[in-house]
Amino acid sequence: MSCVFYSNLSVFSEEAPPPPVVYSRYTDDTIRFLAKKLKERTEILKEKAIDPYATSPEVTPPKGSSHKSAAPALTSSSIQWRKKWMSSWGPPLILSQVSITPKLNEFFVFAFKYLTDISVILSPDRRYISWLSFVALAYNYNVWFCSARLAFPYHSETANRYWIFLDILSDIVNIIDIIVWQPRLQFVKAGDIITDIISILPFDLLCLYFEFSSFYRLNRFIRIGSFFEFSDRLESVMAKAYIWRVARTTGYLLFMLHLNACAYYVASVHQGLATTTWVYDGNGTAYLRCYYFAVRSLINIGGLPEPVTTFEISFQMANFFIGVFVFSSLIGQMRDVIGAATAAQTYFRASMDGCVSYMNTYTIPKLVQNRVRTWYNYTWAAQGMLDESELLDKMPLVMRIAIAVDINLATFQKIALFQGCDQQMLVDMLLRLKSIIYLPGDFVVKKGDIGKEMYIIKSGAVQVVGGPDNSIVFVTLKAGSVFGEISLLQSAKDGGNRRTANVKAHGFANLFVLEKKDLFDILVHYPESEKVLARKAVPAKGNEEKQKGLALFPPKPPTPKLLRAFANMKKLKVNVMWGSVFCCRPFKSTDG
Ligand SMILES: Nc1nc2c(ncn2[C@@H]2O[C@@H]3COP(=O)(O)O[C@H]3[C@H]2O)c(=O)[nH]1
Repeated sequence: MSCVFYSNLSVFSEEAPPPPVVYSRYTDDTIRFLAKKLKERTEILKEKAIDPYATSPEVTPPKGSSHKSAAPALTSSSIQWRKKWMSSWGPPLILSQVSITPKLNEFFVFAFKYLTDISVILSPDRRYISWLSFVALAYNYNVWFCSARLAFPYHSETANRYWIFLDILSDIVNIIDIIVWQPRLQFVKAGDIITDIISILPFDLLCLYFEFSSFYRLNRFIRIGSFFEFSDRLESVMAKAYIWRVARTTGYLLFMLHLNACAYYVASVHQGLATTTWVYDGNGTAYLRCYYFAVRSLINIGGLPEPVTTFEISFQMANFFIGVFVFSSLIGQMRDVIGAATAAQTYFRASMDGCVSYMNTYTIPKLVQNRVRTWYNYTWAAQGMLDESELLDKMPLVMRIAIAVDINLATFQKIALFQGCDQQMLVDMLLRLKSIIYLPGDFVVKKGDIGKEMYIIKSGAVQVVGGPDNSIVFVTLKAGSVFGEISLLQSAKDGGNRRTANVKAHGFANLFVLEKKDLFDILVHYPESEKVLARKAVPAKGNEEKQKGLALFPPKPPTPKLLRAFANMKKLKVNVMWGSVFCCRPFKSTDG
């Protein structure tokens, strides 16, 4: 069939356009579509001829001198290639076999592309999870109802019609899943689909020769993997995954009870209904009564009728053992799930309690104690954890980058000094930042201290203060501003590495801290960005020697006259009020 395609379509290249008279619009459109795809494919082949590995990752490049061909690697490019192949050849090959209207054609092309899109199952895609919910439903239908139908007398002339309908429905879901989704899943997991195929073999057809029974459907239970697949994927997309975990564990508990109810009914029938006080007496709704027995028996509630025969005693003993082991482990699992959901809060409480008891042991003044408590409470309320870095540390670098970029890159890009710098340098910086919270009035840096880190304000504000009792506010810096860089970049020789002013938190201030060592480590790798930063810095004339360490920072705009007058009045030798915190130069102030 495909040969016919090649030979027929070769005439419709760009050099030989189709005749101007169109006899059938649909045929014309279809042929044009195929010609376009052929052209695209030729392009791919051409590319492949030039660079076989770049264009067709299905062929793994040889490692070293070895020329062995390896198994297809699942790289993003291989997925791309596969998708391309599918979209180029899949629909035409299928559509060539059948005659359909253009609308249907479009639908099939869309459906084919959608159904063969591997990316749907690679990512935590909600469409796939929605589909899996049907598969999980079908699976649950089979395990719950097949077992119930096997134990209880639920088959009758009238009921069987409904059972057959539901059975077929669940089978259709499974078949679609196995034909459409599983191959892609197996491709990704490099597995096989034998077990899945066994699970849908229609042993039910034996009912045509034997009695109608759900026994022939027991192979459907094999599809338990699809239920777990659904469960895992759902868990991965839920914001509060523990809700699903609790529901799932509860489901396991209920299912164990269900199985026990079925077993109890079978045991009762085996003994003879109402023959002893222990067996089910045949009154009321059989399932409900047996389930009630199972609950009391497995959860060891007690008050059960005493088993009489050896069979009953053995059965009841097995029930108690199962109850002890299975239920204790399931209940333990439930406790773990709830414990995990509140682990962060427990950790926070334990940490705060430990700190408070430590402060009490050393009779720390109440004022300090209160500040520590406030810090704990605010940090918990602001970020839901005490140390963000603890969480991120466990992640692979690529994930940390993704998170850091998402949260902070936009803020960084707005900082005047970094504009025009290598984006990668900013990302490197983001990765080394540590988040810290200061309480209102806390001193972030003290004048005269050695500067070992610089700060970027994430949220809140800080004030550069001086004068008697630090009562003069020189400038208030808000989110996105940077401070503490002067002493960081000055040389230690002439004491330039000392803080030039006091900076205190104005309200709660959430800051990023970048250590001196980290900053210089980063700049070593980005000479171009260093140059960009250096270009921004125009050292004040005749002050070059002094400026050595601060080559990165541009000069400060002149202090407004009014302020200068104010400073002189106060006999303060300060350079105040920068236009922006980075538009500054170092100075030795004597304020305060
Ligand atoms: N000395 C001084 N520092 C300021 C001023 N405005 C902001 N700052 C910041 O306050 C910081 C105090 O510590 P650093 O000397 O390391 O760096 C200083 C600057 O980043 C100002 O007007 N004068």
